[in-house]
Amino acid sequence: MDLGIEGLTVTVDGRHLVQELGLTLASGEIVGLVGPNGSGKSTALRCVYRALKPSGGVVRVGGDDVAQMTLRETARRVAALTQEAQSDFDFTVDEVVALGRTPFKSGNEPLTAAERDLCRDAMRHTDIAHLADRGILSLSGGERQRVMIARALVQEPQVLVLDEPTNHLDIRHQIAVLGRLRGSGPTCLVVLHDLNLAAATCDRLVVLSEGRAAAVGPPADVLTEQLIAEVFGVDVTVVPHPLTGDPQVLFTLPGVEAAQQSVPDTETPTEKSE
Ligand SMILES: Nc1ncnc2c1ncn2[C@@H]1O[C@H](COP(=O)(O)OP(=O)(O)OP(=O)(O)O)[C@@H](O)[C@H]1O
Repeated sequence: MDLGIEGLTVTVDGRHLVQELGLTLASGEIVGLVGPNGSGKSTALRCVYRALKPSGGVVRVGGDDVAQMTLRETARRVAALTQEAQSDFDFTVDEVVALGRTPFKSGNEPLTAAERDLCRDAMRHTDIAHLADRGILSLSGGERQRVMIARALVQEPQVLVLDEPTNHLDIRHQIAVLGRLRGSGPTCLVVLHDLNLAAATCDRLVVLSEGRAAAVGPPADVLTEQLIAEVFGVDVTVVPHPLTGDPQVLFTLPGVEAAQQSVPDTETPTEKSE
């Protein structure tokens, strides 16, 4: 299902947090939102999953304006992994994942056998099956993040919006979660801070700068040394990934000089000792 963002503007106290953002995601496309802290990424995403009403513009899911839909109708199409979705109640992991089915249930209607299978599959894919009976509040940050991802997956969304899904995840789980996004089917709009992960995952990237799209396009077109210097204010080296060709952003810490090329020592240990 396609996702359309037209002229999205969020203004708070006269300050434009997002300004005239326009973007169309084709069905199944994965688009990454990247940009410096405070550039408006989460604010734009919040308008898509309706935690925030924009000051201007329209968000369309499958051609329908979300502002004209009930929240339940939206939740049947759009699932969100948000920064703020943390529970105050110590539900079990099983219960939290099952909450993903809420938009499809009425009252206390129990899960069907197919829905229980769906939950089990999502828990297996996110490597949390062994945590099923644990209270959510007792989990580590990465474990809890994976529970929230499983909950979004069992919603079987046609559009998935994810705000920093790799937050707290170790490299194995980062790769597993983003790899699953690539093979899973829903249209995805995902905020990522790690530009290399964004390049590996996304069909296109949108670079936000002060609420505006500074660049939009395939990662190899967008992630240039010049653009990263302009938008993020850092000097980096961009090289193609040796296997995939995706752009990889390399950096050095301030004050660290490039390594001197070492002069090969032609003497053998035997020669040295003689
Ligand atoms: N309700 C609000 N009232 C005033 N300012 C806000 C509000 N919500 C967000 N902002 C400001 O809007 C700007 C954009 O915030 P947003 O969270 O969208 O940035 P972001 O690009 O997601 O940043 P980060 O990379 O740090 O997560 C920030 O300067 C933030 O302080």
